[in-house]
Formats: sequence, structure tokens, C-alpha cells
Amino acid sequence: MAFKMETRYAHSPEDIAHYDTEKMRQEFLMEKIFNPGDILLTYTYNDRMIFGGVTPTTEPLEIKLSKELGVDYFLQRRELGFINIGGSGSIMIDGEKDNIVTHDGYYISKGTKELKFASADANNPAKFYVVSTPAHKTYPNKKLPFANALQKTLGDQEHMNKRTIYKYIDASQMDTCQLQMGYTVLESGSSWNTMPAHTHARRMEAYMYCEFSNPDTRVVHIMGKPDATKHLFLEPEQAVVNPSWSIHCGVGTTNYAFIWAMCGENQTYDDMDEIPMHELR
Ligand SMILES: O=C[C@H](O)[C@@H](O)CC(=O)C(=O)O
Ligand SMILES: [Zn+2]
Repeated sequence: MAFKMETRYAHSPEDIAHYDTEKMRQEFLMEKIFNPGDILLTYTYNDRMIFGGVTPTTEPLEIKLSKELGVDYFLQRRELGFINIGGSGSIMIDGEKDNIVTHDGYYISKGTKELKFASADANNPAKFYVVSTPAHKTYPNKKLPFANALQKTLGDQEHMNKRTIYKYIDASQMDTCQLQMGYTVLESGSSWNTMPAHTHARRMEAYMYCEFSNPDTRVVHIMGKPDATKHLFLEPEQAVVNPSWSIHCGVGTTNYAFIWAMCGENQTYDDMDEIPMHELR
């Protein structure tokens, strides 16, 4: 079992103006999220979000962080959400087991001492995409089945952005200190996400692109100030950190899905500043 947590620092818009492709990728792209048997995390200084992949095979996996966070145990002062995009598995929350199928999600409260992730079949492992944010209060753990997610259909064929947003952790539906998280699925023939683009200076956001309809599909993720954009070419199951001053949208060479997670100042999903098309550069 390998455990890795990389640190990614925070940037100003002026910093990235001079970054070339390689530097942009080093600073904002996570190239590997899921590796069988491993826990691969990123700690970003943008609102101190921790995100990454837990991919158990034969042995259950547990995120053990204490010294790194200056606490007694990982979730002492944090909450955690996950969505499983792999095979079936299970979790153990302080001794209580719950089975997890593909696309099940979960909210795990601050104060949880033991959280173990397992796969039912090591050859088709569960892929737990986990996101954790600082938390000040303990709210109930909550299983978030795909079928219960709050659905919002957006876009149309003319704009090549027909998609469904599945809100798993939504502050208008349940208690969460900071974290909000969901899963967006594009329809066949649609390629654009989050267009018109937006910023929300009140929250940062991480995107993890997955479930590409073809292995050769690439998603071009666009970020930066609206009038100074940069792009990254992404393979399946890679993630991007988007600072709160940055737009975050993308276009794929086929359709795809992605998991988004936000935290910061407020919890109002619709608090977004849409960018007029003529302002994009
Ligand atoms: O702040 C909200 C996030 O960027 C996403 O929820 C947007 C999204 O899933 C989409 O438009 O496809
Ligand atoms: Zn957003």
C-alpha cells in the first residue's frame, strides 16, 4: 500500500500569467488519482481542501493523517465526502459497516475516528474519490445514494452542453460545514461543461474528470481569469484545482463526466458570477 499526499500552494492571477504548459500542469493538475491498493491525496492551500483517490484491493485502506495536520486523527477538525466511481465496496465508520455500490456517495462527519474503505472484488476495485475540508461542527453522517441526488438538467444540443448535475452534498438539503460536492454527466453528443463560464470568488473548486466515453477522449480544461485563460489537456481520472478567482470549464473530444467539490466563504450553490461571452480572452 502506498500513501502519498502532495502539497499544492496557492497562486495569484499574476503568477500564472508567466507559467508555461509544464508549469501549469505541475501547479494545478493531479495526474493520478486512482492506483490499485493506494491512497493518493493532494493538500491544496486553496481553502485547505484535501482531495484524491482511495482504491482498496485486497486490504481495507484508512487515511492516517495526524502529524501532517497537527491533530490527533484525520477527521478531528475536518469533514469528508466521497463518491465511488469504481466497483462495489464497503466502508467502516467507527465500527459500523455500510455497503457501497457504484455512484454511491457519503458525508462523513467531523469527529469520526476510524474510516476504512474496502473493495468487494480486488479485480474490480471501488474507486472512492474523497474530498475533505476544515469543519467546526459535527453533523450526522449521511449515505448519499445516486438515486437521491438532487438533479438539475442544464444545456441543450445546440450549445453542445446537455448535461445533468447530480448534487450529492448540497447545503440547502443537508447539514455540512463547508463542503459541497456533486457529479455532472454529459449526454452523448455534448462536450461543454460550465459554459457560460463562471467564477465564485467566495469558493474554490476542484474538478475530477472521469468516465470518458472513449479511452482516447481528452478534456481541455480552461482556467484562469476570464480575460487571461489557460488550458490543460486532461486524461481520464485526473483532477484540477481552480482558485476562487479562476473560471473552470471544459470541452471534451467526446462526452464525459466529472466530480466537482467546493468550499470557502459561503454555501450558496447559485452564488456564481457568470462571465459574459465577450469578456472571455
Ligand atoms: O459551481 C458549480 C460548479 O462549477 C459545477 O457544479 C458546474 C457544473 O457541474 C456544470 O455546469 O456542468
Ligand atoms: Zn463553479
